[in-house]
This record gives sequence, C-alpha cells and structure tokens, in this order.
Amino acid sequence: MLKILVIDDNQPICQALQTLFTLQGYQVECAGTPEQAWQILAQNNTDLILQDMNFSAGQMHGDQGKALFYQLRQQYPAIPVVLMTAWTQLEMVVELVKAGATDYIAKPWDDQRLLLTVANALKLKQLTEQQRRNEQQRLAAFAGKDLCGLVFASSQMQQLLQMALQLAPSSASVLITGPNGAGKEGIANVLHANSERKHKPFIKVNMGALPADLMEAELFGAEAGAYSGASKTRIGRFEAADGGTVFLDEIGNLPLAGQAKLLRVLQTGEYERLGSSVTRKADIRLISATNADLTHAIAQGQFRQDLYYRINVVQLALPALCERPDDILPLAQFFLSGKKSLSREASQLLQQYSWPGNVRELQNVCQRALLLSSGAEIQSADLGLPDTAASAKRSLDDIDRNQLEQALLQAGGVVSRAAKQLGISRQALYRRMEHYGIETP
Ligand SMILES: Nc1ncnc2c1ncn2[C@@H]1O[C@H](COP(=O)(O)OP(=O)(O)OP(=O)(O)O)[C@@H](O)[C@H]1O
Repeated sequence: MLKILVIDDNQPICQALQTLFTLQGYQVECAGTPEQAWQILAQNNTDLILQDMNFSAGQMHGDQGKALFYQLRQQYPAIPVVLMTAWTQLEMVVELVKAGATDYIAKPWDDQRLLLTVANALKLKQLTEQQRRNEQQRLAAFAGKDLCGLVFASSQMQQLLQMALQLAPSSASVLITGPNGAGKEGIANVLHANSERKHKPFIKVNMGALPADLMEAELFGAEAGAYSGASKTRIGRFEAADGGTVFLDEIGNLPLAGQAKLLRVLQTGEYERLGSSVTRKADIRLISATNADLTHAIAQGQFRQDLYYRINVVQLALPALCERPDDILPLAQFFLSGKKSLSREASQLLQQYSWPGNVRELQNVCQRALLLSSGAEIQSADLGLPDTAASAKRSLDDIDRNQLEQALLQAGGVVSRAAKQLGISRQALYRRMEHYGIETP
C-alpha cells in the first residue's frame, strides 16, 4: 500500500484529503505541523508528501512552506513532494518546482486532477527507483569483467552482454548474428577476453574478405607447392590459434569443401594442411558471426546443417542499432570523445534516424561531423544525414502518387507549401516527385 503524508494545519482539509486518498487505496497520514511531519517521516516509509505552504493562522506568504520544502528535499531527496498552494503564491511555487518539487496543485483543488498528479508523481518515483536498481544490477553484473571498451546503455545490450559473460568461460561454440556494423566483433572480443583462453591467441578471420579458393589454405595451412603460388609452407589460422579462440566473421561465405573440414575440426579437433597427409590437432574455441540467415542458406544447399548445429551451440543475436535507441547518444558521445557536444536538434536527429549501417555508420557520421562543424556544438546540418531522417524515417513510397499530386494541386503547385502540408522537407518532396516522375510545376 502506498503511503502519502499530508502536511496541512487545516484540519478539515486534512480530513477531506484523507477520505479522498483512502478511497483510492492509499494509506494516508496527516501532520498538522512540520514537527509532526518529521516524526512521521522518521517512523514510516513515506512514498509521497503533499504539503501546504503555511502552517500558522495569519501566515499567507508561504515562507514556512518554502523553508519546509527545502529541508524535506535535503533530508529525504527520494520522496516526491507535491505542493498545495493558493493562487497568490504561484510564483514561489514555480521556483520550488524548479528546485525539485514534483508538481503543485492550486487550492481549491479538483479531486480528479489531484489524484492524477499524485498517481503520476508516484509512477515517476517507481520508475526512478527501478532505474537505480537496474543501474546497480548492471554495475554488479559487470564488476571485474572486461567489456573491451564497448559502450552501451540499452537494456537489450545489457542482457546480451550478461549472457556473453555467462558463456565466456565455457568452450561452447557461439554464433553471433546481427546486421553489418552492429558490433558483432565487439561481442566476440568480450567472449574471448573473459574466457580462460584470454592469454592465448585470439585469431580473427573475415571470410567475407577472402577469395573462396584461398580460404582453406588460410584456415588450415598449406605445404609449399600445395597449390599454384604456394611457394612456402603456410601456417593456418587454426594452427596459429592453438589453445585460444578463432573468430570466423561472415562464416556464411565459407564454401562447402571448407565447411566439411571445419566440421571435422569441431568434431575431432583434427585437420591436415593442404598438400599434407599429416593429421594435426587443434585445441580451439570457435566463435562465428553472420549477418546472413544461415537457415536460408541451409535450405538452398549452401550451408551444411550439421555444421550449423555445431557452430550454433549458443546464439547471441545482436539487435540493429535502431532497435536499441538508448545506445545511440552514448555511442555518439563516445565517438565525439568529448571534443564537441551535440545540439538538442542534432541529438534528436541522431535518435530518429534509422541507421541502416548501424554503429559503424554512426561512428563515421560523428567523425565527419567533428571535421566539418565549425562551432563548439555540432548542429543537425553537420551530421550530413539523408533528408529522410529529418522527416522521421519516412520512406520514399510512404506517400503515394495520388497524395502527392493532391498536395501539389492544393498548394497551387508551390512545392514548399505542399511539402509543409505533407510534413516533409522540400528536398524530400522533390525526391518523391522524381521517384514518381512528376514534373516540377
Ligand atoms: N558498443 C560499441 N561500443 C563502441 N564501439 C562500437 C560498439 N559497437 C560497435 N562499435 C564500433 O563500430 C564499428 C563496427 O563494429 P563491428 O566491426 O564490431 O561490427 P560487426 O557487426 O562485426 O560488422 P560486420 O558484420 O560488418 O563485420 C567498429 O569500429 C566498432 O569498434
């Protein structure tokens, strides 16, 4: 039961408020003087204070209420205070709201408004407490762990990293899925850095950057002369990683022959260099990443299902940046590394944009903005984001030809007026006109 403390020297008012709140299921205590209020606060857990501004007959200027408010703030900063005031004290109350009072209500009050004000203040308090608890949990979960410099604030990233830290000590194969530039490599770093293999090699291979015919030699090594151009013995990545971790990025690009060899290494730890019949042993932990839907590749016969089960013992799905908007500003501030701050509009724009290139794109945008902005603050225009961002992620065919023509007709062919009516910028309208092949009027 939530507890409200009413501080008012007027007995009938206290009674009325007590009845009102008790009927709504709150527990109410009344204090006729500040002294009584302090006693109640010391004895009980109070969730909200509703306080008057004058406590003795003849006092009208609210100074007593003001003094009490500041003392309450100091002693009990977590308890929301709603002020009750006469219209004549409005100016002072506005000052107190700036100083941290949650809200105020003018006497004589409207019951429904008062109930709503109190309910909102309590909801806000619960949210703040929840946030504090989350922050504490987060600090506890990540204490002593190596997060490899990753920046995050979203609950999605928090959960994902907690899971990664839980998995890190085991040797289980982990498949990290997620779109390009979302930070899959960072998760792989965390898995290795918090494992018992952390002092052993961590070998990263980007399968997307290797020509298909060189992949096997790259992974498993090759004897001199094993293929044309192999003039020296080549140590493979699995051999180099012995005892440590191999990270295969974009694993969907591995051709079927390489997949068969990889499956064998994972099952038996055995492999041969190309051109050699000597069987070697590798003790590695495999982390793979893909931005492609491997189940689709399996259905198409391009990826082995048995290998998929082996590499996908546990899957960590990294959401696109637009699905974890709480990370956008902390990441932007990190990439700006304190050199410049963001204007309010620029911050808003960053949060609205859809980030098809994810964190990598955000990083590029921030680096460019640092170079191009001239003031101390980065403005929206410095971000150089496509105009569609400004019009709240609207895509080119979100407005159909008919709507477009109607708007132009109504605007008498004045593009800026039509754009305003459609809620998009002039450039965005021009782009849509081009898209539908509509001539400039
Ligand atoms: N949480 C983060 N904190 C700090 N930097 C990050 C974070 N996530 C990503 N980055 C940075 O963004 C860039 C892209 O990340 P990364 O290379 O890990 O993405 P990826 O998902 O592996 O991309 P790809 O699929 O293209 O290989 C890197 O420079 C990386 O350092």
